[in-house]
Amino acid sequence: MRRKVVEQRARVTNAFEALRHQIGLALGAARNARLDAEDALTKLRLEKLVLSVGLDHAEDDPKLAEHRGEPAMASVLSWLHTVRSRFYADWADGPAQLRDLVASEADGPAGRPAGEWLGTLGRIDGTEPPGLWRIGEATVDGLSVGGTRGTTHSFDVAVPLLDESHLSITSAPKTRHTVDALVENLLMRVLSTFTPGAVKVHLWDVGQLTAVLPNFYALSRTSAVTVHDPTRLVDLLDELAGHIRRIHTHTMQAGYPTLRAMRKATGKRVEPWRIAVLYGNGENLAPEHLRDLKRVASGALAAGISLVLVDVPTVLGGSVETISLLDDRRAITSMTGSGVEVWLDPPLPPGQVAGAAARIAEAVITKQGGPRSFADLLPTEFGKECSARELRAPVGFYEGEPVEVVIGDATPHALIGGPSGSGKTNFLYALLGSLAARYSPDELALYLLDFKEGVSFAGLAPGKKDESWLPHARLVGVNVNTDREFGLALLRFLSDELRRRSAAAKEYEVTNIAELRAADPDGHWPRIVAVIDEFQYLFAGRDSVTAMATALLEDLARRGRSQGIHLVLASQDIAGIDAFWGKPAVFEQCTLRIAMPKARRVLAESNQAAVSAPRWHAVVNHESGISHGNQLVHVPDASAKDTFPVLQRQLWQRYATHGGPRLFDGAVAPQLDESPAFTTLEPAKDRPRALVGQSIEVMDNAHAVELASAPGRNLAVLGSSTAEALSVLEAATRSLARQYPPGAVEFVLGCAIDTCADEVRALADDLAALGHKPVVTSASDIPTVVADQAARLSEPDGGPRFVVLYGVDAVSPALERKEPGKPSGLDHLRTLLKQGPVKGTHVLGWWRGVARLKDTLGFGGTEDIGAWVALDVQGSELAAFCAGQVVHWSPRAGRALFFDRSTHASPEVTIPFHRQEASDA
Ligand SMILES: Nc1ncnc2c1ncn2[C@@H]1O[C@H](COP(=O)(O)OP(=O)(O)OP(=O)(O)O)[C@@H](O)[C@H]1O
Repeated sequence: MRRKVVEQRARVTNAFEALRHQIGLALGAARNARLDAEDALTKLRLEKLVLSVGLDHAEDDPKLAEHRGEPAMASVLSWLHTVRSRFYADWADGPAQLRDLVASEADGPAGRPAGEWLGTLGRIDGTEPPGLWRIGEATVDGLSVGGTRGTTHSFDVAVPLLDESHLSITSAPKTRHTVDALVENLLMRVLSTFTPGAVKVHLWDVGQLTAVLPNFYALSRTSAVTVHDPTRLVDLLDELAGHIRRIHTHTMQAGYPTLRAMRKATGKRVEPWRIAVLYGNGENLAPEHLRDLKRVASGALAAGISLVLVDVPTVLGGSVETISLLDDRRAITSMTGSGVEVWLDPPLPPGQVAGAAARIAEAVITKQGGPRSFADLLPTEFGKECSARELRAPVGFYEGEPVEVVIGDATPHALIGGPSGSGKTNFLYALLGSLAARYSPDELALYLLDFKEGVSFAGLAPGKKDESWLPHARLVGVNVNTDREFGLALLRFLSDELRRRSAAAKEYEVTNIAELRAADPDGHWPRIVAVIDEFQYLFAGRDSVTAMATALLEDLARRGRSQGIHLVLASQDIAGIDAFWGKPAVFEQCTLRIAMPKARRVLAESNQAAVSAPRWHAVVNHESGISHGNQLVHVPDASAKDTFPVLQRQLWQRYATHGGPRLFDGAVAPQLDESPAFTTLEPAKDRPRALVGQSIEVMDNAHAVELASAPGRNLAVLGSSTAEALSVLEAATRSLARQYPPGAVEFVLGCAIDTCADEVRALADDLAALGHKPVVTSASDIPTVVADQAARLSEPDGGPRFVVLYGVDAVSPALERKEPGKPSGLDHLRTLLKQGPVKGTHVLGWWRGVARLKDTLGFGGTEDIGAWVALDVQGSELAAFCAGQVVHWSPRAGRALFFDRSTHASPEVTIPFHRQEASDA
């Protein structure tokens, strides 16, 4: 038992011993670990201290005095030396490598000393831009690059810019001139690298209006440098954003992610590089500007746009390099890191910069070429283009390059504006000539209307002096300033054509003109361009013409695009734009804007390009007038003598088989004998047509009254204007006579006005010449003739008879005379009017006033006048003869109002035919 106890104690004691041993080991390890950690901490603290003063100063810096001699210090210094030499082992030839890099990436003016290039013109155009642009030089001690202390190594410092990076410069106090010199230096290197015009610089300075980089003054007169209004940063940002959008769309469509990629692949530069320099004042931009700026910065590089920001505090998207000035010579840059000071290049000699700027400016202007002529707009071969997709033609030149106008899907309609004399008509001629020379009349049809007083398009139709015409022109309307109805007629015509094309497209199950042409290759589907000069006349009254014109124009503007019907609306700026009040649809659809110099409100409100456009230039803008779409163009003189007519003759000879255009000249009265409506009249049995005047239509047509055997088929001419009344009755009678063989019709001509006797007799002679036997009666016989005609109504042989009465009201007293128990002459006339037409006897009568006609007809007799022509009569008087509707009509010379209740909803303006007067002969 006792032995057992002893054994147990020994076992416990042993276990305790073993435990004590283990604990001792653990404590020893912990102590060692702690000592190591303390050692490491000491070294780290020392390392930090050494790094704070710099390894090179560790030997003598007072901050390290108390640690010198410590073993840990020796080991830290030794470790740091090892690290540095290992790091700089690769950098031993760093400066030399940098020098080589800058030399290869910043070749020529991009990196070479100014003396070698300042004042010479750049030669790079479509190829790659230099990758780096020199700004100065840095020097480092030999030791820092693993070499010998005290020796110096210097290398060029350059920054990327075009296509690569934005630049953000931060000034130090009193260093504005250094910043200017830095920016001027950079810009001058860029401008001297490329061919003049390949780079466009935009300058904006929050604090200065004009004197931003004054040495560039000469360039600011060209498109190479634009100085922006300090209060309108938003305009500049808008313009840049617009360029980015446009370029992005263009490059993406062509299948490239960036402009640079496209340039590389095609070997062609289609856009200039753009550099926008923004000078701030160190204060934050307004939040909306900042937001726009960031948006621009993120898309700019892909569009060849680089930003140089000076004291504009912001963090930009896209790649950005920074330069921070330390004083007026030194800076640090993100290219080299904060440990290296850069000695910026000294300012370029101001006189030489100004001289170089002047040279470049001169070259830019020379590149614009001497004044280019109209002939330069024409292709070498005529009629080679196809209009299925769009119409495209140059209208002038800018800096030597042709500037095109495109009429197509994105820009279906155009608005042209400018003050009087600014060259609108000339522009139209340049455009029409350039288009007509490229597209054959099968590809392009022109409808040309000028509301101006004058005959600007008259030369495009055959004339007395020149028999040629522009074969593309289908309609030429001149002197239509008082005939707004003609504008309406054109819009109606186009609207009908739109419907016709839509129907055809539907039939072929296609949606637009390009597809329709593909589906129907034998069809005639030219693109139609309708030019309306001074179009605001269409909207000149508060009447039905304005209302209808607005509705039609809106419809055409909206739907014309897909069917190849395009509007070109020209006007004096303000008047034209004001005309759009309440019709924004038309205005908005005119995405092609052309602003002549000093034109206001044609472009977007903030777009001031037209204000500064020089004489004989135009701002062509395919982006609804937003600044980034501006293309300044010098328009050649297309209105000079022997310019357009020469082209017209060539085209006329070439396309001789295409007929001439319809010419509508509002100042010339139409001739009945030349009217197709008259010359093509054929014998008509029961529905003879009495022509009364020319209708205002796109087709050469006449208004006619059908004198069928039906109640009310009489014609009244109303008003005191003798010449026109004679014209209407003569046209009606002669046209009727043409529709009957000799002897098959009777004409009774009753003249109640002595002064018209000769004309009535002359008409009778005309009828006789056709083989008819007209009866002419004088005023005194009219009551008898009327009674006689009324009596004959009961005869069975009521053959066609026309009773033409001149000045019925002049014989009213005689007609009203009544013998007791017998009907008066007036009663007979009323019978004739009421019952005659059904029996084939029609009255064509002239009353010199509406009230006088009413007197003749008596109560309820208005039904017997089925058609009338009103001359110098106010519209308000005519309601009774127009189913009670309000008639808008103010008499005007050479025009009449025609209404036929059997065919018209409302009266229409008609043009009485010109009568051959004795004095004309
Ligand atoms: N690009 C040009 N080069 C040379 N001369 C021009 C040019 N453009 C117009 N002109 C001349 O200027 C004059 C006025 O031009 P145009 O008739 O085209 O102006 P407009 O704007 O149509 O004027 P308005 O509205 O008064 O008719 C014409 O005599 C024309 O010859």
